[in-house]
Amino acid sequence: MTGRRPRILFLDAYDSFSNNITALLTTLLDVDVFVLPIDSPLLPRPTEADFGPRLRHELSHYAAVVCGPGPGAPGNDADVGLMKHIWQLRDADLLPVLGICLGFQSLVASCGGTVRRLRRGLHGMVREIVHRSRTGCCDTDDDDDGGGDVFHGVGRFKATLYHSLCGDIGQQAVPETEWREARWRPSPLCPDLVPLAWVEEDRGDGDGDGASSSIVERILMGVRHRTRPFWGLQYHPESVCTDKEGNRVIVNWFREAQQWNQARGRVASVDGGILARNATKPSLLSQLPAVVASAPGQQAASSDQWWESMDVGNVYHSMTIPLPHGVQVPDIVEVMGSEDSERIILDSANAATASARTDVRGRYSIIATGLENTLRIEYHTGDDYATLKLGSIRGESVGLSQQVPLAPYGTIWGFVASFHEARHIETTEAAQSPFLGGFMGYITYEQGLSDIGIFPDHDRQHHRPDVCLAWVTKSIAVDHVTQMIHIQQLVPQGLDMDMAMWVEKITDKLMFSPNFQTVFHNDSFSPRKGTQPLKTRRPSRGTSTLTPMTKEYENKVSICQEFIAAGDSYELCLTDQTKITRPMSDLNGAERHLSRKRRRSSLPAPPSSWSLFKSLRTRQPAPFASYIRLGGATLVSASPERFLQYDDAGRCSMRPMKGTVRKSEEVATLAQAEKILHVPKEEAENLMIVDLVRHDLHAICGAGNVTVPHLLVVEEYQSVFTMITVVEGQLPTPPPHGSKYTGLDVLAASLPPGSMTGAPKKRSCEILQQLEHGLERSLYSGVVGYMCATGRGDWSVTIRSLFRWDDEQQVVGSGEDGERHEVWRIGAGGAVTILSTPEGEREEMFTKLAGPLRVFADSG
Ligand SMILES: C=C(O[C@@H]1C=C(C(=O)O)C=C[C@H]1O)C(=O)O
Ligand SMILES: NC(=O)CC[C@H](N)C(=O)O
Repeated sequence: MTGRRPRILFLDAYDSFSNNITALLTTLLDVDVFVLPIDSPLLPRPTEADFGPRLRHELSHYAAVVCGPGPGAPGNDADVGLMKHIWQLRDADLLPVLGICLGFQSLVASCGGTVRRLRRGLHGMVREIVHRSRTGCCDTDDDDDGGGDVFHGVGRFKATLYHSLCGDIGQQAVPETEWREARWRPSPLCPDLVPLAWVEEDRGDGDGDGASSSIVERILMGVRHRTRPFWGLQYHPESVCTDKEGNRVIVNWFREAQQWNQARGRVASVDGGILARNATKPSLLSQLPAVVASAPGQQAASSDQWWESMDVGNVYHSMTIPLPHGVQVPDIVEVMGSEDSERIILDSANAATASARTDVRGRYSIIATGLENTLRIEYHTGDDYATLKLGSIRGESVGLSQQVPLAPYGTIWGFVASFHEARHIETTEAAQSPFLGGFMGYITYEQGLSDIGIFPDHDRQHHRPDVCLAWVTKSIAVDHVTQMIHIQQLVPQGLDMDMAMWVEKITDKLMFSPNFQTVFHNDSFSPRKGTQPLKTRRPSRGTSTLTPMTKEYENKVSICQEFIAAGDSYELCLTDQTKITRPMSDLNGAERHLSRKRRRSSLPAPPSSWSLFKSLRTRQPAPFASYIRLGGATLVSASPERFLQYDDAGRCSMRPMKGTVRKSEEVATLAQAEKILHVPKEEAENLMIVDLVRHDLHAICGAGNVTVPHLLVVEEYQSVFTMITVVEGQLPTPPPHGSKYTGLDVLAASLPPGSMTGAPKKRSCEILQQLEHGLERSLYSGVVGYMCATGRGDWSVTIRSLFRWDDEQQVVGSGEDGERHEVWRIGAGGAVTILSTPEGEREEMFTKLAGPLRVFADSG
């Protein structure tokens, strides 16, 4: 086996930090890491006769095994799966193993220790790891066994903890006077485990049992087995906040592991296939069969699908005009066409008010209208087909719709990636906009759930799109920094310029519109009415609002904390919905006629969704505001949170946001907010999501390609201060003949947004689904954004927003007087940790709800 890098098998217990560990092992140890889920269906079930031989055969290929962290407890077989069988290997089949967190606890449990709840869980908490080589105490007589001290020569370091449970080997019963010596000796309860490291947590606040005197909880942080090549660490060596000095423990461990193998003449087998997969995911494009993945244009020739050749081989055409002072994004939209049309406006609504301190406060706004005429992909989660739709071709209404089977593409994401790749264009020097044309649209939370293997347990009772992406070829990009408007179109190469007439037409339309005229010809232009602060009025008549029940929400916070204390989650982003019903506002055709008749006798039409948007963007100018009418949905959003941005060089950036404080007289300045937010509770909340996002990015970008350039920075928004972190990744460059990765790979691998789920993602989402009674979050907690044909993309998390589905209506009143009402929903919530208080979380949820809710009270 000379020349080949050693292999390590990582047993994945569905943690949201697993990929950070595999990346750490890969970069530190010069090894290849392979991943096998603890419940891999590729192995027989443990009760089946060939389970043992097949597991041993798999293990024979590796130099060592790492049993990873995860939700749940070692006592629950389903939570640890294969790990349990590793500790039970016969001597002849042994190989070196490192258990981390849950894996560590599983080792302790297998050696006779108990695993109990901590007095209070420590999640995202950074603590000094007290280990033997720092105390100079090496007086034990246990150096004669098969293990070694992995802390040897390691200096002081702090590490991040993510655990609710702890390994108990009887440490709490040791009298204080004996502790200094005894802490490094195996305990009578667990004679095979040599303790190597501790955290001594001062519980002097009496938490956990109401005691008032100072109590120090002794938390076991590292062990080695006396006779078997097993080691374990309770802390998380891979966390961004674990000091680099801690890396030496991992290096020591692998050196010990290899020495153990050498001493026993154990050589990892090179023959036979292995069941585990690579630590990084293959690219979406690499998984497509050749016929699907063929070069743009080729597939069109061999197929009669009408959409396959559409918008393929386009070139970019644009005109640029100055953005007149005082003209706002809605003004531009209003010049472009009727309110009825389907449209997406990604609005850097805070551009005018952005503070200099932050780096992404909306530079660009992107506008696309008339989307009923463009090519579109719609997908309802769980279907085995996507629907391709087209309203019209060159102004001729065609109303095409076709179901495309997804089997050749694997998943909807494979299809979206291949569709995009066929329409890829190179960035041009002339293009000064981040988006030249390409996908714009939304993805629901439920699509994200299905991407991580969580499916609804009931009939969804609708067939709305969960992925709705318009292929936009005509758009406007506003650059708020250069104060320029780019009117842009993707047109078929070599075609007569008639096709590009849209650009000229819209440019003229804008230049000669009254708004622009005033501005172009009158220097003393001042912002018009719409930009003045709005006075709050009572909601228009006929509007009813159902907000979450205070007590019920507080109870749910407590239930979340119970799940956390039991080890099932480290943080849960609990949310609830407010439902607003009011007479129909945005109507078309027959609906409008009917409703007008009815309204003549009753109420004036309430403000349209467009008015709601204008009101919200004025009240809460946010960098990722949006207005969307597409695929039966209407979304009005003032999101402050970027989910994922990527450029055409494969640089990806995510900005998880966690830790929010409302502006008030007491908290009015950034300095005051920093004081409140730079506390362990808030920092831990953010850190957990940062490590989770690193894991999501590592899945695609791979070891060594993920960094955290800004950690825990407090930013100022209109009504709140929030802490953000920037996590960056670089997409791998493909091998000479391999398929490339694109931003879509990262998008598909990272939904639903970790800041809306908590960690570990999968178990947390399952718990939340239960607590939120299976109510769909829908657009809320999903994402909205674009992916340009050049490969750049920008997606925000859908929060601080209201949405409505055309098919969700309620009849109010009965008989002749019955009136159809539209239903708006506002989701709001926050991250619950073990340090949360029910009242605090309830207050946070209502704070986030207040902004979007207020627009219903604004004038129309
Ligand atoms: C859940 C919401 O927001 C999320 C939770 C945050 C928090 O807990 O501090 C901050 C931003 C969002 O990621 C919401 O706005 O409804
Ligand atoms: N990170 C982990 O592996 C946590 C292990 C276990 N679920 C606990 O909470 O203690």
